[in-house]
Amino acid sequence: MKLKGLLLAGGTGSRLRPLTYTGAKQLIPVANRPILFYAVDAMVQAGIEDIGVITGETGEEIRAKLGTGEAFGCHFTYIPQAAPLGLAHAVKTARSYLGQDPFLMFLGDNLLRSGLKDLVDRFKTGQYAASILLTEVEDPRQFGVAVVDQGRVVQLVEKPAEPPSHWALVGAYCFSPDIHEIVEMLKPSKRGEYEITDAIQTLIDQHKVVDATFVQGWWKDTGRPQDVIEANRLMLEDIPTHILGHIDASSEIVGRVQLGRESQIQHSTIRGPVVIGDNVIIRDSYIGPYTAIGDGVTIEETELENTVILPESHISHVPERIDQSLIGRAAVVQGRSQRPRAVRLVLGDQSRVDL
Ligand SMILES: Cc1cn([C@H]2C[C@H](O)[C@@H](COP(=O)(O)OP(=O)(O)O[C@H]3O[C@H](CO)[C@@H](O)[C@H](O)[C@H]3O)O2)c(=O)[nH]c1=O
Repeated sequence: MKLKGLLLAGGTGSRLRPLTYTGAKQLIPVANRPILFYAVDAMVQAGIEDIGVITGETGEEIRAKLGTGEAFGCHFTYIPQAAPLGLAHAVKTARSYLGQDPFLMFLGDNLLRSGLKDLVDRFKTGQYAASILLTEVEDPRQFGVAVVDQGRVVQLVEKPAEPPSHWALVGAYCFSPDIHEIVEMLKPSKRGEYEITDAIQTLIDQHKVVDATFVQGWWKDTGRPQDVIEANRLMLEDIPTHILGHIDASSEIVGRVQLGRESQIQHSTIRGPVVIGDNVIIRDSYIGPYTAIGDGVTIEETELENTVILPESHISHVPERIDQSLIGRAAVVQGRSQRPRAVRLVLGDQSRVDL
């Protein structure tokens, strides 16, 4: 059995504003690589060769980054969705691309340590109408929630106020073509979206078999800034050391560090795991664990850790240590050594500063 892929890269990304005013949320980097690239890798590793990519307002940017698929070992077909009306609406939009083939749908802002191969292999060996991936979470109210009985899914609810279990739906689903007929008849939910969770519940109501696979290792939905910082931390746990740039004699490198081309470390301490892109300058600074610094960034007389910095930003003379922060593209954060030490800010809408 050969599955097609459906990768969801549309939506609005409202919980990641202001970063997502200028770019797609699925392209925010984790360990200096767009989140969406890890999703494609996971699909390809699970044996998927043809992937339909659902795009929204940021379609052009997504297409420019992903290309034809050749670089990933697959082939992309771009499918624009007129408005982000829900995951089931995305399936409906992809109807003619998917045809009568079974398919793996994956949400482009989800990261999974153990990949998608187990889910796909299990789906291929059984006679299932659908197969979903689940993980136990403390507070399941912001997810789809499943009740499982003897390996079969018996109930599914989207973002319930009173969850019937702790099993949350991870954004990965295998479907037989049975799903299309249901998606056609689906009514919007209370939040006004066509929910894939409701479509799968309809399969259950029709006595079709919905199988569950459980996540091994960590899973992250990167919908909120703190999720991106946490995903970055998890991803950096695995990086090997790789130094291409230049480190001067008065600098100290401890632990696993990656340093890109033409980058320079001067009179600084870098304590890994840390990943630093190309053309970065770090001077008289301390860069602590779980930090990812994008291409073209400059950091001077500043201490930071557990932080994600997007390309082309400039950070200098910040008096306090920057911690647990997410700094957008081409941002400027500048401290002042002379008095008066007033704080001057030019911040985008919905920015957040904790002093
Ligand atoms: C609504 C919609 C979303 N998308 C994309 C944007 C995101 O990359 C991805 C997920 O969209 P979100 O709106 O963030 O979905 P979210 O509220 O997190 O909930 C979904 O994902 C959760 C797991 O992350 C599941 O537990 C929920 O059952 C499922 O509904 O799909 C589209 O491409 N088109 C759409 O119409």
